Amino acid sequence: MSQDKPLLTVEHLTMRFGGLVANNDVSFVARAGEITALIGPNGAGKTTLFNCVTGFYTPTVGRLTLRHPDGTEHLLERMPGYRIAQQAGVARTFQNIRLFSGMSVLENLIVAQHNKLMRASGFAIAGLLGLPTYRAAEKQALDLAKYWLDRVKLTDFADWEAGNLPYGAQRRLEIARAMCTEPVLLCLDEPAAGLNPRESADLAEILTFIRDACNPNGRQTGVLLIEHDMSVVMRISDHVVVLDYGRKISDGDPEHVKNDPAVIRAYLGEDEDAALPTAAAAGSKGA
Ligand SMILES: Nc1ncnc2c1ncn2[C@@H]1O[C@H](COP(=O)(O)OP(=O)(O)OP(=O)(O)O)[C@@H](O)[C@H]1O
Repeated sequence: MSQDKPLLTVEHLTMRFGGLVANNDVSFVARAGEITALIGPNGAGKTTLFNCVTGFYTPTVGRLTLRHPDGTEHLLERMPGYRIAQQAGVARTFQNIRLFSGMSVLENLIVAQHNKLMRASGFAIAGLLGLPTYRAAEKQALDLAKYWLDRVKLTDFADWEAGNLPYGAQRRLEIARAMCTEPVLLCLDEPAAGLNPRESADLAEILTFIRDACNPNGRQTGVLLIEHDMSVVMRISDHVVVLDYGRKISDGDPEHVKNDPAVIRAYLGEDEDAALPTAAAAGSKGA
């Protein structure tokens, strides 16, 4: 169930790289308890926008406000990336998988909770002394890791080296790892890339679970999703924002966006009779 005030408000975001305008005056909102998809042909500016939200880039112009359920507001464009992750509660995954491939699956989920454990250990002292506060935090971290292992169907692989998992399982582990940071906003950059239809269906199920049921701590998570696979986008998104050449060209529910002539033109050129999903899945004009 979404709340009245948006979780993320993007206002007049512009990101320039020299003369190239990757995002051009983009505004939209994303809500908690909803999946907001960001789509558009290759080079439309989707990843650049993610990089602004997660602090990898500082926008040239614009405001990015993340509002927590308790009303606290974080102005992301003014925060460094590590504070966006730790304090604002934004987690992300990348187009190319970035797991700790030499660690076990379970260890990947424990390491994701490093900050929480360090705080509980009084930055090592309580941990070294084995104090109850630290032991309790350690158990909580393990419980959370097991919870998400179960949700992404990787419990039987807990001891495997992450790098040895099949590709689809690595994608699911990345999402579990991000969820172990208990984010309010989860940003996923092409999570269905390279997945077969069965794995895409599993992914869709995980993402709708994250949207609907949220964390064991009771906090709802909003999902911001970049995805070229239109079968996934149209099936699970509550809200779709379309970019083309850095500008927002459409914004609404999947049905609205699918039938928007501006979107059809952006993906297909002038042939508005062709169906969006097939061509959009290729991710680019003329692809
Ligand atoms: N660091 C950078 N320096 C210069 N140009 C960049 C930089 N990052 C992105 N761009 C350019 O900005 C534009 C938007 O790129 P971006 O990666 O955001 O698009 P995208 O919609 O995510 O594309 P794709 O679907 O292919 O991942 C492109 O023209 C790209 O070349």
